[in-house]
Amino acid sequence: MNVQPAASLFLNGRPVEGEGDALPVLYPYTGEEIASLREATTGQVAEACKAAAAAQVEWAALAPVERGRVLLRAAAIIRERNEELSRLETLDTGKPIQETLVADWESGAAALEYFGGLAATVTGQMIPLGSDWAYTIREPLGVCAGIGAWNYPSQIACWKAAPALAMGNAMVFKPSEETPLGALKLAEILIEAGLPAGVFNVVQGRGAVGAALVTDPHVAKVSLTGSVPTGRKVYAAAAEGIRHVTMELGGKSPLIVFDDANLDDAVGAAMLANFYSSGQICSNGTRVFVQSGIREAFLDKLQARIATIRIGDPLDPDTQHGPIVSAAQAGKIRAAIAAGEAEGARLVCGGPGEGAFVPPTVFADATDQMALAREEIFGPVMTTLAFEDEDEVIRRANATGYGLAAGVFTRDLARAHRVAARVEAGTCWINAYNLTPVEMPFGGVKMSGVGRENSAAAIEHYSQLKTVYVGMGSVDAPY
Ligand SMILES: NC(=O)C1=CN([C@@H]2O[C@H](COP(=O)(O)OP(=O)(O)OC[C@H]3O[C@@H](n4cnc5c(N)ncnc54)[C@H](O)[C@@H]3O)[C@@H](O)[C@H]2O)C=CC1
Repeated sequence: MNVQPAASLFLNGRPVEGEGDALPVLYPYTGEEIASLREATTGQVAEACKAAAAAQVEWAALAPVERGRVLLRAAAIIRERNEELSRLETLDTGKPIQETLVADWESGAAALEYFGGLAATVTGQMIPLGSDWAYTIREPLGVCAGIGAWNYPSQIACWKAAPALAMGNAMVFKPSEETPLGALKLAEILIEAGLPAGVFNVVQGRGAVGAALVTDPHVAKVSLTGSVPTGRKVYAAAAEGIRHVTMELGGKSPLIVFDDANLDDAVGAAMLANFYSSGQICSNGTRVFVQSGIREAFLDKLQARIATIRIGDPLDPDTQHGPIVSAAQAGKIRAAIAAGEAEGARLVCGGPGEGAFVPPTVFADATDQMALAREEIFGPVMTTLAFEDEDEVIRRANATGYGLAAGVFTRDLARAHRVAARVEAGTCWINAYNLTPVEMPFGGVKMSGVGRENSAAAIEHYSQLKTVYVGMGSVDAPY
């Protein structure tokens, strides 16, 4: 299998070879090298930012409806090529093709459609001030840097590019070094859709390339999807230049199942919240609090359904659970599983697995103090915890530095809304989990991040307000 792109980078409207270190791309299922890329040098990062700054001026001068049209055309191209793009996404990430066909580029296309349509609706305010008045203009920020994680590489690129470009910004995007291929496709598609050269650029590389991008003098805003430790570094580096930031970071989200819940739905949601994409999802509900009355029934149903999960070749359309993105990541997940067993939690099913695979794994009889219940594992590992009542579970659910998401399953509507109001999370699902339609804001509180992606809220994070005061009378100076 060979999916070598025309070149490693995309600078100023065309593929350009990287001149930095080698960046091999491995297919997680086989470990085979499917493409061999090179990192960008610091000079190439600077070149990308310079090209973006130059292109941004003309792009911002277009009528918003014209910018929107380019994004809408790109969305249509993605939809036409969804099969081919999804196959590439599967090769890049190892995720099952039955997932990438519906969840990755599809979600990216939805973002391009949403922000393409929204572009022309963004207006300012008129503020009456007696005889004088003021008005506001929403202006682009300039050059935005996007830095992605490896779990949803193409979706992340689209979620960042769509609102940025809709508002008249240019972007330099650095995908994760684990999954560099999708962003290059997005760059090609945007050009085909009519985007002027230089408005969307792709650089490749590891953390040092990301660091060079964040501190480039042309960059006005940084949007990162990544872990909390990286977020801390990137936020600090961005602060040096008083740059705007969006931080989409990790989590250890609670999923609370009360004993009046529809048990089948709650079990299904807990599985989606822990095993989809082999558990490599930031908002996963990895602490599943189950009220004590239904604890055994919940675990029995869960085990029965996990036994039917089809694990294997990600390109086989029947496969439901694929490999972990890299051997290093699989090693970290195995270490977390071993630590859970050593801490005394009961392994209900799954375990370390072998090679690239970690099977769906469930722990029971865990306590809040165990690392299992405190640290983000970013793999298919569910920790179930028993609870007795609502106040107790809210207190325990909130006893974490993270605050990305939460879920509650109950048939009692008043309780559902009470819990949603009290959990410290950017998103709370009631009788659902992990659904992130583009119409809805998404992002974290506490250590899980700042800013919001998707929805009209994202517009504020890719623009700034200018206020214009209009004096209508003579100037009354006391001198
Ligand atoms: N909140 C959200 O929307 C999401 C959050 N995540 C989080 O991402 C993490 C997993 O992704 P990883 O790729 O392992 O994260 P990571 O933090 O290791 O890397 C993220 C990106 O930052 C870059 N980077 C690393 N050091 C940098 C530096 N000093 N300056 C600039 N860029 C730097 C990396 O090259 C990569 O592109 C998890 O913690 C997960 O929860 C993942 C998906 C969605």
